[in-house]
Amino acid sequence: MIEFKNVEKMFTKNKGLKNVNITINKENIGLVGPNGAGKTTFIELLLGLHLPRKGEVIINGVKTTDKNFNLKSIGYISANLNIPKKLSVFEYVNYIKELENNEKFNTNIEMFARVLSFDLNDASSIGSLSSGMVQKLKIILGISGDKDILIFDEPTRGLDPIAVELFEKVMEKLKAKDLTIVYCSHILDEVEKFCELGLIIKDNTIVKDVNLKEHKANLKDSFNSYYDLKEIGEF
Ligand SMILES: Nc1ncnc2c1ncn2[C@@H]1O[C@H](COP(=O)(O)OP(=O)(O)OP(=O)(O)O)[C@@H](O)[C@H]1O
Repeated sequence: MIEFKNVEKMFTKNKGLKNVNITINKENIGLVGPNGAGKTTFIELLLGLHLPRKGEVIINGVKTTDKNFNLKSIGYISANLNIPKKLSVFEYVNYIKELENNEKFNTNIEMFARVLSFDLNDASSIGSLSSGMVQKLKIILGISGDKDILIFDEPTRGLDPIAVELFEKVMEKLKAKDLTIVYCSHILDEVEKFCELGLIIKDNTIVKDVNLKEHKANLKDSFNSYYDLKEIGEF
């Protein structure tokens, strides 16, 4: 369970996140919003990578400021290359396997690697992989094992169309499980497909939640209504 209680983390007067109150429990929540709105900040707060200046973030009953807070129950597919570029795929995969120390994780990564045509024994350095291959690696490692919270930050960025289709099939299966999923993407179709609730973040806070169970088209309409559209002039 993810709880944000009156959370504020502003980097400057106008940048960051504030006034966030939400509880997410065994639901699939989509995070959408314009560039710079505060979506990644939301994710980094729930991972404890940022600590709130005000309020508290509580994950499965433990505050992110607590010394007992750990990320074991959370699978995270980040939007950025936050993995060591110099390690080979093989070295990195084995490093993560040791950290996870979990048989289910080991069998899951083999299976997802087969599905996504990814070689876990590749001796190439991670820095030499294409961005799509890095993305596949992050997905395989992020969703495997016994996580009860999964965080996706623009997971399909750089994936080829077949990999996107396969990823969508995996998401459908994850959706059927008893998990808490936070899915952040600029691709509203994905959010509509995978999530029950869409949160629109704008100007550093959640401005609207949109029920996606029945009225899927709501998300695009709501998103547009919060966007300050400008005419393209002559050029
Ligand atoms: N460590 C930081 N120091 C200073 N400002 C930051 C920091 N991290 C984020 N910001 C600022 O906070 C605001 C929110 O950033 P965030 O990355 O959460 O946006 P986002 O909604 O994920 O955007 P995008 O869709 O472009 O990825 C931005 O204006 C960003 O420049």
